[in-house]
Amino acid sequence: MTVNSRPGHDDSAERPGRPVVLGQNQYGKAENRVVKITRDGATHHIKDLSVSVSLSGDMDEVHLSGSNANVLPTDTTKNTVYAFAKEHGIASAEQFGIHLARHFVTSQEPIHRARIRIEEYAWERIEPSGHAHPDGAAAPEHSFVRKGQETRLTQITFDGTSWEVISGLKDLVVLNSTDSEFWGYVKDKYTTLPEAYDRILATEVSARWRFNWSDDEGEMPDWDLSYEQTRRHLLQAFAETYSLSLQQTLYEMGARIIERRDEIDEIRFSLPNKHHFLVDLAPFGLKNDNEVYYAADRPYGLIEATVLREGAEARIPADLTNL
Ligand SMILES: O=c1[nH]c(=O)c2[nH]c(=O)[nH]c2[nH]1
Repeated sequence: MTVNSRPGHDDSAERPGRPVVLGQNQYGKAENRVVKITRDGATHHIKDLSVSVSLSGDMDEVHLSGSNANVLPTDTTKNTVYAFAKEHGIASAEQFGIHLARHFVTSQEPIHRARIRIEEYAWERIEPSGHAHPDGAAAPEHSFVRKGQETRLTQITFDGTSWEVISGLKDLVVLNSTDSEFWGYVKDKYTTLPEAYDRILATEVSARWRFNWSDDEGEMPDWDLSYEQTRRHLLQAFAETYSLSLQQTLYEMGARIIERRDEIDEIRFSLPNKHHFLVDLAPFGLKNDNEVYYAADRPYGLIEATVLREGAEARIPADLTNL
């Protein structure tokens, strides 16, 4: 009688000595997205990892009879990743992986081998504009842009008379580790979201901006300089806006570009809200003082809007994927 068998479903007696053997096997939790913020006064440090745990050892029985007696749940391996981020910190991906692998193999007798794979996403600080702190105070260092180039985009349309140039970018990932709140919103009987007074704000910017140059008699913008400056204003507005919602941050990014770049009349953003949820470490006797986050990939809030120069016509399509 196997452990999981039910009356009437045990046909093992009819198949003694099955000509079948279990081959290599391993199990664990893949792609645990852990973000650790270390706060050194106003200067924050970020570690952003995707950690995959794979364990193997005496695991024949769970496959052959369904006995879980040797199985440390994959859910526990996930919790261990988050708890270790708090307890031991993340000095480097290698150090963190070594800690985890040693823990699983030395704490669980049936586990003989642990393979920890880690991808690390690198972040750079957003350079302050210098205008944000006229009193000379140091700019707070809690704003980051993910390393790795965004994709620059452009679309040119000419009907024989006039030109339309819409440029933009996608896949520009930014994060503020503080200066973001979200509260005071509508609550109905389905609302469970707790109000947030200090949260991470992160998004992957997709933006398109329309140039007001439409006539080749007129002086052409310096396209490369315009791109560089527009990107810079976008990043600095993200970094320097104390945000009460991603919608407000979006508007400030657009407004800064319309105000500072005369060649642009319209800009549209599509901003996925890349949610970072504080991990509940209380079950492990640990306090999570806004340090360890679970970076969720989906579902995500999606905030989209156009910001225009007063009097300009809105011509960028609502759905940027059509562009
Ligand atoms: O900045 C935000 N805007 C929202 O509209 C929203 N909705 C939500 O659940 N979280 C957030 N965050």
